[in-house]
Amino acid sequence: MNDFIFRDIKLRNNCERTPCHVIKSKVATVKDSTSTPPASLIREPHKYFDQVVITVRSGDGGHGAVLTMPGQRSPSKSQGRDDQNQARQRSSYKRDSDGSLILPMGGHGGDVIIFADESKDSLLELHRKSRHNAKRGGNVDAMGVLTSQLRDGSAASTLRIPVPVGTVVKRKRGKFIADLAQPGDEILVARGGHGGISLIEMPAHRRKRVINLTTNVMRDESDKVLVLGQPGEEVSLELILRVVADVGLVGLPNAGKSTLLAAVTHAKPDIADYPFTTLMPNLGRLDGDPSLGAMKYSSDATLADLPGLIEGAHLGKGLGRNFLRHLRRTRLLVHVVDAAAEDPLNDYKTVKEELRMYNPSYLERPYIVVLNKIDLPKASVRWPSLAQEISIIGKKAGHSDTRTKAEQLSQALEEDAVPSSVDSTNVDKEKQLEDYPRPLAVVGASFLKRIGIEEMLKEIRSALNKCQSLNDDDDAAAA
Ligand SMILES: Nc1nc2c(ncn2[C@@H]2O[C@H](COP(=O)(O)OP(=O)(O)OP(=O)(O)O)[C@@H](O)[C@H]2O)c(=O)[nH]1
Ligand SMILES: [Mg+2]
Repeated sequence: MNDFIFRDIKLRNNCERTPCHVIKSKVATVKDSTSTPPASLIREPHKYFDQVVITVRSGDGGHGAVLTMPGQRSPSKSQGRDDQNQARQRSSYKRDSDGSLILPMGGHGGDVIIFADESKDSLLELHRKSRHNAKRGGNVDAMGVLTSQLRDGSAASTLRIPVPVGTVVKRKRGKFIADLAQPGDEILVARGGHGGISLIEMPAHRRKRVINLTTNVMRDESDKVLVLGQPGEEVSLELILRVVADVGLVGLPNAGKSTLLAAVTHAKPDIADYPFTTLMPNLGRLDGDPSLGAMKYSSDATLADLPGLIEGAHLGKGLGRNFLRHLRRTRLLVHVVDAAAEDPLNDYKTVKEELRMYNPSYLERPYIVVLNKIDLPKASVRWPSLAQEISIIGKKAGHSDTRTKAEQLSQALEEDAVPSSVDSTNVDKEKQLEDYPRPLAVVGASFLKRIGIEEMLKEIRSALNKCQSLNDDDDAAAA
């Protein structure tokens, strides 16, 4: 049996970890799976695009090796060229300033990082491939060379998984890990295993201390010493997408939300005269107002066109209410009402009530109402009085209330509270719509005929600027 010493041998941890935000590693892209996606995924992508459970595994650390001391005969007594090679290799072990040998360690296993990628707009791809394994680190061979050094470097490359901006990462049925709300945000979700140490086998006459075999130094069945790398970690994660947008468009199906988005941005959403044309949120970028000059050009904003909401959505009718989570990050809501419909006032109240049932704080968020389709005779006659009626429903918006709720909302997001729990337990349940703020403005428009669009944009921008100055006040107070 061989004995080993590690006095005088300094093990260089060749893979000390840097904090996750400064990890600079070779990018290993996630390969597209060629497997056929489940039929339900193809039929009903809107049920899957914003939520997925994946399993990731970081790479195992590579194994160290049992090496012979420079100048010693190899225990295998190998002859000829092999012998010469080994002697050359052994004599090349580096020494530290105090003369200790620096031995190679097994390579680190690859880490797994999830990052927010602007080019991704849904989590559907991850349903097709739900398991992601990073590579293992290289082993140290009998000559003290890391097997992967020739090709990839000592540590295995980091596996980077792209997700849409706005993805919340949680442990499966567990705690919140990260909110990847900005492009480029990233989180290390599984750390690769450390490489195994290497040992020097000493000749019998120089044995000084027999080491205890530690967890990663073991013997196999044939009594051979193994210096194992640490295993990687395996974690199951739940990814939840919450669209990042400044303005959320809400309304009944067919009200004209997608037509609005197409009229004011470059987005090309599906538009049709049947309900639930929109199944997943569409995003569009609203340019800033050039008339305000360069300094104010920052009033550009992202608009999210959501699927239509119907009465009973909170009970699962229509598309249900799950997509309402995509309003969470918006600063402003735009209620789109079909002014030519049978009972537009009731339609408006229905949508507000469904929002309240989902999350009462949505009703405290600043909002404007757009009465659409005023090109149609029925609407053109009634919209001014309708606007008057809607504009006085509720109390005048108070910023302090809004902020309190906004804080609650961000707290809920941090803790990843499910909004329905706010809904069902909150005393607000008894509140009537009248207890919530009035709209900041009510305008008439026809998105199809491009009537009233400028006025609507003026109101949207002015509302956004108000939200912005509110945030600035907050920042100043905090500083
Ligand atoms: N006359 C008239 N028709 C309009 C106007 N705006 C939209 N429409 C029509 O109303 C229908 C529904 O428009 P969409 O934009 O798809 O409505 P939506 O609110 O996105 O509907 P969902 O996606 O089902 O929720 C389409 O046939 C549009 O052409 C308008 O200003 N005037
Ligand atoms: Mg639509």
